Parts: sequence; C-alpha cells; structure tokens
Amino acid sequence: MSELIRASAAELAQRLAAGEVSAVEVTQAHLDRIAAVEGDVHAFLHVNEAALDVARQVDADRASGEALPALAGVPVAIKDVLCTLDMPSTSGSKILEGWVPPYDATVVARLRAARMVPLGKTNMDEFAMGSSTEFSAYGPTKNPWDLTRIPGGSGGGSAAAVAAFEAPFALGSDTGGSIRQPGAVTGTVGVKPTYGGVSRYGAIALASSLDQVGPVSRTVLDAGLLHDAIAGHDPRDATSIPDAWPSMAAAARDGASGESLKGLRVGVVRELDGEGFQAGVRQRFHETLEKLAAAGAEIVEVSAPNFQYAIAAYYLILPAEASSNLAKFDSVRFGMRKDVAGGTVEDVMGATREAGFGPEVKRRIILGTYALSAGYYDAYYGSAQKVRTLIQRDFDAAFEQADVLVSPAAPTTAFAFGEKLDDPLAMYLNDVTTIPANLAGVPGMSLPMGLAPEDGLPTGLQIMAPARHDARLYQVGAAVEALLEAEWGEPLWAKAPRLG
Ligand SMILES: NC(=O)C[C@H](N)C(=O)O
Repeated sequence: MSELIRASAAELAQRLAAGEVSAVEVTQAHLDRIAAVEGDVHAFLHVNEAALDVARQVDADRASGEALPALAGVPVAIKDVLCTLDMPSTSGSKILEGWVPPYDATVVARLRAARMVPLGKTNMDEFAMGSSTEFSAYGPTKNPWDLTRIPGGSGGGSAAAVAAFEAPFALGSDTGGSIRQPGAVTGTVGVKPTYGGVSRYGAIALASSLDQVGPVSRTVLDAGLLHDAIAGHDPRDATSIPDAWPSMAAAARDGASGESLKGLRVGVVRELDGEGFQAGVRQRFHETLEKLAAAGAEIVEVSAPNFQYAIAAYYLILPAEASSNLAKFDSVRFGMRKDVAGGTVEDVMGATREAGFGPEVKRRIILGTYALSAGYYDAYYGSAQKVRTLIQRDFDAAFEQADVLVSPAAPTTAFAFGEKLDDPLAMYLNDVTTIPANLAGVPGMSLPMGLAPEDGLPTGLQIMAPARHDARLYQVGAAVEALLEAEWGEPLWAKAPRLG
C-alpha cells in the first residue's frame, strides 16, 4: 500500500507545494488503491478517466511557475448526487442511468477552480433516501471495517471511499444525516454545514428545506480545508447566505491545542441518549464526556423535549418536498423513458417512473403525495412544520445553556446487510440524532470516538453548534480529536483493516 494514500489532504497539499511529490503520483496512488479494493468495497459508481490528465495539467502549471491554490493536485471523491459535466450523475437511481448533466454543481466547479483532482462519483442510496446504501440501484457499498456490514447512508460511498483510503476526502450531502451517520459508522469525520452555508446549485434535490452539501474526511483539519473550498455565497442558490465565512481550517488548527475546551459549556442532550442506543456507543460517549470534563470543559445536561417528534416531522416534510422535487423525472426532459405502444403521455410517464424508481423512492413519493393532498395538508404537513418550529426553539434554549451540543452521531455501530431492509421505521431510526440539526438548519459534525467494545466497530460523536457557527465545530472537533488520539496513541483510521 503506497504511503501516499494514508496521508491526509493537508499533508498531500504541503508535499505537492514543496515539489516532493507530483499530482500524477498522488492521483495514480489513489487510482491504484481504487483498482485494488473496489471489488470488495464498491464505493464508486464511476471512476474519472480524466483524473490523470487533470493531475498532469496541475504538475505542468506548477512546473511553469504558476501560483496554484493550496489544494491543487489533491484528489477528491464526489457523491453522485452532485452534477458533474464530464461524468454521469445518477443520484443512485436507474431513472438517471448514464445521464451526464450539461453543467457542474457549484461545489464541483469550486473544486475544479481549486485545481483538485476529481477521482470519481461515489455510491449512495437512491436519491439520498436511506441509511445503508442498500437502496442504491447499483448495489450496496460495503463498510471497509467489516465487509458484511453497511457503510451508512445515504453517503456510504463517500464515507467508505475515505475510510478505505481510496480518497483523502470526499463531498457528501446531508438531508437527515447522510454525511454524519456514514461518518459515524466508518470512523470518518463528516460535517453538515449551516443551512445556506454551501451552495446546492447542481445538487440533485431531495428535500430543499433540509439539504446541505458538506465534507467527509479522515481528519477534522481536512474536513475544514474542503469546507473552505466549497463554502460561500452563490447567487444561483436562493437559499445561499451572502455573508463571508471564517476559515474552518484555521479554526481546526487553532482548536488542536485543546485550549478552547477550557470553560467550554458542552450540552449533553438528554433526549439523544439512553433507550435505543447500543451499550458500546453509550459507553464511548460517556467516556468521551469524562475526558472533555478532565480537559476543562463544563458538562451541562440540556433538554430538548420536542426532539422526540423530529423523525415523525421529518418523514412528513421530507416526503412532501421529495415528491414534488422528483416530479421532474417525467421521461420527457431527461433520463430514462419507457415507451408504451399506443399509450398516452401519462402512460409513458407512469411506466418510466414504475421502472425507474426503486421501492424506497416510491414509498416516499406516496407518503409525500398523501401528506400534501387536499384535506390532509394541515393535519400532516402543517403540523410537521409547527413541530419544526418547536425543535428550532429547543435548540435556541439549549444554546443559551451551552456553547455546543453533543450526542452520539448514530445510535448503533454499522449493522449487517439486510438487517433493516424490510423495516422502514427501523431504518429511519438511524437518523434519530442527526435529523434535529437538519430541521433547525444548524451545523453538525460527526467524528470518531473509538471502537465499540462489543463489536470492535467505529462509533461517532456528534457536535452541534448554533447556525453560522460552523467554525466552532471545527475548533472543538479538532480539540476532541487531539484529546482522543493522544490517548489511543494513533488516529482511529490507523486501526482500519488494510484490505487490498
Ligand atoms: N438523506 C439523508 O440525509 C438520509 C436519511 N437517512 C434519509 O433517508 O432521508
């Protein structure tokens, strides 16, 4: 295994800038790794044939003395929910099989402007609906820690690619936990930025009032570097916040000393612990709290009584928005078309959607259409929106008592394939800790907090901050990471099976 694939993006950037290694060498090392482990992991739906050309151009420009951006030549993987001009973008669905968009998502354009090297498109649950990648129309991704287990979802491909050293970092999207829950179960770092912090232009929409694009990586600093590369105002996304953002990477560097933990008020959300949480996850969580207290943090218990309704509200709001967002897959404008001999336009649309959408997508379209139908609108969608406001108020109250809120990032470690496939509610419960942040628009980070004693699999700590205070997540996250790594003697990812 080349040592280049185990280097962080920050280290690669430094070595590239110093001329110690070329972008072609770094890219080739990752392509070799992809070739070696993809048969087991299946993190990618498409590997970028142009990756080496992009790398070669970076090397040529560097050789000619051109001043290049800091991450020039660093490879990155991209979740297939994001539109890419030169690669198919399927969102994990058959209905978009082979579809190559006519434009790049803004975040992808920003990676290109930063001269990073796109390695390919990563697997995901169809249209980001799921927590295991088992709903991908192209077969599941396997968890690099245990190939019989799920890598989380919907962004299991991005998380597994990073955990298996196929990419130093990757882009994901998080509507109810799709960056953070895969992060938790693969021992990686995942961040859902503040709603509006990162452009969604060219991100295939699931639920527009919840979706955010964000980074997945092996270190908090790397997540910050990628976050910085994609953040900032985009006039093409009406929900994009116009203000400038502080550097997340700088916050991570600043946090690593641990100084910021002194006197930090860490709020433990009572409702996100206890029943339904795996014993080993709870054990690691409470040990982490003890370590934070020993490092000078003040641990306070906070209550968010309406969080218990978050999943119920989410599964009305999300299907309502998704059913309307997915109406555009009508067989006329783009994507799959199933012709029906002698049929009407409606017949063709019906046949296409029947053939093109998988079971979870159909379930949510039916749920959403029902929730929005005349006579039920106020009872379901209207009530869910009111619950959403109550959850936002719970956050406001909690952030008066605490600077950050913490919980386990997922209730269990990675489960086995098939375990929750026939039980949608059991699948939905995976996001019990992550959904509140989406409903309120606040940022959340998941980072490794050790292996669960009963199964030796990664557990994740979630840190949440008030809206627009993403930098605080990085500062605190880097401090927690340094604290835990000092005790383990090495980062968690160093314990991952080598594969390949
Ligand atoms: N899209 C997400 O953030 C994942 C969530 N598990 C869902 O199925 O909606």
